[in-house]
Amino acid sequence: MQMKKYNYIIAVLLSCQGSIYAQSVPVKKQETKDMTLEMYRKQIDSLDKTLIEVLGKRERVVKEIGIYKAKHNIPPLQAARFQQVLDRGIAAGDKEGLSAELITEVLNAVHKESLRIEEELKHK
Ligand SMILES: O=C(O)C(=O)C[C@]1(C(=O)O)C=C[C@@H](O)C=C1
Repeated sequence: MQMKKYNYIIAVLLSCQGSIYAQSVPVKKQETKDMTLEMYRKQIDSLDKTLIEVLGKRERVVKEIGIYKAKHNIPPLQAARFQQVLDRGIAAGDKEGLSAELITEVLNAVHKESLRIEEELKHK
């Protein structure tokens, strides 16, 4: 009889532990997951900031080129030079594991903006 009573108490204790465990584990897992995601997103935010700062620096150089070209009657579009920019970009991207398609799309977008800026400066 005494043994049965202890068995019952042990069984109750184990089931309580089980339920605490069952409740706390998913919450902990979720918290860890959120913290990991948060950490990765902080890295992304910081890298995006760097990316935008670099784009800003590039654009400021393009403006200087645009002023120089306007002054010396040099056309904004320099196809051979842009091809060189593309080729170098694709090679550098390849070393970073980036596809030629991505680099081409990004640099074409950047180049389009360069031409818009330089054309605007030409007609000022
Ligand atoms: O190298 C130049 O002449 C630039 O004006 C820069 C730039 C560029 O954005 O990379 C822009 C326009 C030209 O077609 C080629 C290159």
